[in-house]
Amino acid sequence: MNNDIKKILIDEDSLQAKVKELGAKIAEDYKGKDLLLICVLKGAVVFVSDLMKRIDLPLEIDFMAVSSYGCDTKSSGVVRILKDLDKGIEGKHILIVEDIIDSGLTLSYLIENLKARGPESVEICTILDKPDRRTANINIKYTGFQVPDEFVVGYGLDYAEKYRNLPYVAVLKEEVYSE
Ligand SMILES: O=P(O)(O)OC[C@H]1O[C@H](OP(=O)(O)OP(=O)(O)O)[C@H](O)[C@@H]1O
Ligand SMILES: Nc1nc2[nH]cnc2c(=O)[nH]1
Repeated sequence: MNNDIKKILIDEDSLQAKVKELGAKIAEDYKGKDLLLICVLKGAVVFVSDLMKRIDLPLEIDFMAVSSYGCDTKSSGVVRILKDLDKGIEGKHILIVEDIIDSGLTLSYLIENLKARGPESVEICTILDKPDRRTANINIKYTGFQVPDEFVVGYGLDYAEKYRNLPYVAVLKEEVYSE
């Protein structure tokens, strides 16, 4: 185990089993539909690359990168698009893939933005859900695990851009934050 880790919340086997289960459910629900996975960079990269292999359907994938205006985002929900989709999404069934939903502000902005582009449907799939801190009302179609109100890293999630490559979801030791 990485030396900076205090405890593992979700181990690798549990993550992989859940991804397999979610992939099978998505394949069932979207059979015969034109499915486009939209991965929100950077955190969702690890999840989406595992998930897409478990969805036994023809599908496409695209990426968006978003960021806040200054330090206000967490309260205002104002989001800036740093990288937009490569193509239009008219008529497509969109599944937004996220690593974690916390306040829900990032997603509530993204959903409205994407709906305005004329897709057939827009739904959400997240591997982690932190419901205690939700301020925006979000309807999540597929959830992997609920996590407590603690800062988590691993399986794509970072602290200061590190720990994204850990194969499990974990909490860091307190001293790591003061280094
Ligand atoms: O529900 P919210 O409170 O809006 O928070 C969730 C967002 O925060 C994280 O992204 P982050 O801004 O850390 O970027 P990253 O994915 O590049 O690490 C996560 O990937 C979500 O996109
Ligand atoms: N790395 C990380 N990013 C987040 N963004 C929102 N909540 C979290 C969290 O618990 N960990």
